[in-house]
Amino acid sequence: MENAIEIENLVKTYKKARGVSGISLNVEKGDFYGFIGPNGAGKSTTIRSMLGLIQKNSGTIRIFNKNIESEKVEILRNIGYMPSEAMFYPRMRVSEVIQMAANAYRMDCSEKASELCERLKVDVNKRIEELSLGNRKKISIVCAMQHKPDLYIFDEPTSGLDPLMQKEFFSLLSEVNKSGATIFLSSHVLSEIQNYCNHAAIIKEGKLIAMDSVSNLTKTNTKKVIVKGIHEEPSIPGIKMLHSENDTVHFMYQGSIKLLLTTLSNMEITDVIIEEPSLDETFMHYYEKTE
Ligand SMILES: Nc1ncnc2c1ncn2[C@@H]1O[C@H](COP(=O)(O)OP(=O)(O)OP(=O)(O)O)[C@@H](O)[C@H]1O
Repeated sequence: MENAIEIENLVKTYKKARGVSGISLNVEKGDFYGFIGPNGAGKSTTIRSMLGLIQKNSGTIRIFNKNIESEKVEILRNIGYMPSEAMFYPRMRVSEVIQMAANAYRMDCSEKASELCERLKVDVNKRIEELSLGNRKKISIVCAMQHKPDLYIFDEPTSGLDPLMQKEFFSLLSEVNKSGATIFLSSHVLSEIQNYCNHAAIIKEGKLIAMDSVSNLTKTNTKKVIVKGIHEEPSIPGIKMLHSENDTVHFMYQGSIKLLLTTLSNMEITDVIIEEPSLDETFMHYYEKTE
């Protein structure tokens, strides 16, 4: 399978701050790829480097087998990018902003733009300054999608969108993905990654800490255990205490279930619940693992 994105050993430092240090990842054509990480991890830095919007220190970035430095214009023509902040000239009307974005591609995008505005309920006659954050985000979506590119790069697209619009947005993405487009999406919303992405990379403090299919990433062999009737966790390896209240102890457990049950059966317990961790708890495991 050919790759849409190839990043090799990307390093970007800002004057005083670490940006990213040694990111390498490939995204196959047609994939729906998630990019997750805590605040300041380096998601936007990676994305801006991919688009040539900031100057990297070292490393190579190829999009559809073209080099971002030498073939930037051709690459950008085939990308729909939605930045994390939706900023436009405040006095312009929505229709003018959308037309200006289409002009940059030297394309007549009017048909697709109208369809997107209808589905996202965008009022094209309003001025930017009259719009809420969510409504400005919707204009960013239209600008990123109206020229029907082969690669869509979205940096935290859903913050500020109401649940109905989030659903419509992901329907739009699923449709273009089904017809062959590649999607690269950074997000803090783990359920979005689980529901829509095939693969994902997790970034922390400028470095990738995991990269796999989403189904593998969410399979951690860790159980969440709640035990009643005791005040302290059983003393066996693989336990990470969460909290205890009154006579109930909550902990995460990674190890032999038989050993856990044998140990608990020798304690004065009154009840036990063993469940799959939530999505947040599963990903927290990655964020904490490297500490
Ligand atoms: N223009 C800049 N000047 C100086 N430091 C910067 C700049 N942009 C980003 N950084 C630093 O680079 C690191 C990575 O930031 P980046 O914005 O890429 O993270 P992020 O994962 O997108 O975060 P968030 O989820 O909060 O948007 C942070 O330590 C940040 O402070």
